[in-house]
Amino acid sequence: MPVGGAALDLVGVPLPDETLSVAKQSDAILLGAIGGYKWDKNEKHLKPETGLLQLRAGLGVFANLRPATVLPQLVDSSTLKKEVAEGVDLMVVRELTGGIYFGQPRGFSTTEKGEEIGFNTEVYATYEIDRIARVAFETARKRCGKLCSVDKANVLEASMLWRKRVTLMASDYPDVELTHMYVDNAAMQLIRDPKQFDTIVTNNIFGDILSDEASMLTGSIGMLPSACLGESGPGLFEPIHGSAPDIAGQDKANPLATVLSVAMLLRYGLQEEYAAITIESAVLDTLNNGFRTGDIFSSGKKLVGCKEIGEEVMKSVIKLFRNR
Ligand SMILES: NC(=O)C1=CN([C@@H]2O[C@H](COP(=O)(O)OP(=O)(O)OC[C@H]3O[C@@H](n4cnc5c(N)ncnc54)[C@H](O)[C@@H]3O)[C@@H](O)[C@H]2O)C=CC1
Ligand SMILES: CC(C)CC(=O)C(=O)O
Ligand SMILES: [Mg+2]
Repeated sequence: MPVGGAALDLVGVPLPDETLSVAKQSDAILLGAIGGYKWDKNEKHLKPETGLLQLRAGLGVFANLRPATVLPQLVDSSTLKKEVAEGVDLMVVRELTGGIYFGQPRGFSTTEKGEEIGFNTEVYATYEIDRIARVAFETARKRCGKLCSVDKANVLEASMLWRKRVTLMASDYPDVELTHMYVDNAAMQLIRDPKQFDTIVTNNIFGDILSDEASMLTGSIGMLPSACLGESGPGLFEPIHGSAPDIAGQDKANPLATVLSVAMLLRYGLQEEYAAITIESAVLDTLNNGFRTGDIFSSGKKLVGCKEIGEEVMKSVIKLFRNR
């Protein structure tokens, strides 16, 4: 179903009603990244990005799970020193349908002096914080039991409420060790000592930024999948990267973030754990066999394009299914 630029070109809106309605009736949704130069100057309501935000809101997928795992095969692809990147395995739990990307009021205006202003509002209600905090505590409980809540509670009222509600919920999870960190420090700590983190919970904008940052620990943003989940209804599964317009049409893009999003779709959306593991194993197989797109290339490996690495993953999937 078309969304973003494709939908704008076809029917003039970034999220056609039919796309949302088919998505709602589906068991799970796989989303290709949206956006591109062609639509960058469109008015806000006619931007591809608006279509994506409408889709997330329309599906009520408030919890965005963004795992960042440094695979042993890719330690040398990280821009960080081996001893810093090796063994990193963290999960960013990002609030996805609230905060400054959705808050009212927002818009453009002019001051009394005739100067243009643009404004947005960071706003969170307790129910929005509570539901994402619960997902984060449950996630941390199933992982290493460590949860770091990232906010800017030294400055922002919305963050002060965030910290208060997350702290309150900690009493329901005595087995989870809760810490708090300001986002500026978190951005620094992610590069200084990323292994101190297990599960991070944070708001929409901080999660957007920190997960792109975390992706570079793993070698490339082209490796990171995500799951967007709601209380009920289908989940939306997407790579964390955008449409990479700077390399579009050149067969250079790394498809593994999307392939791994399919694995998350199978695991969280369709409860098909075996199929999810098979896809993840096929990705590891492909990397073990030395295939690399340019973004994760290191010396001694085989440089291939998007299409070829995809075919290698497919071959491994077929082999793994045959041998089961
Ligand atoms: N969820 C989504 O659909 C998202 C869409 N966007 C949209 O994407 C467009 C481009 O935004 P950017 O800020 O440039 O972010 P981007 O994530 O598309 O690209 C950032 C950089 O990472 C590289 N990159 C991204 N994915 C890659 C992959 N799979 N393999 C290899 N390299 C990859 C790109 O070539 C670029 O240099 C914009 O229109 C933006 O609004 C941005 C982020 C998320
Ligand atoms: C394109 C934006 C709507 C969002 C974004 O950058 C993201 O979700 O990673
Ligand atoms: Mg982003």
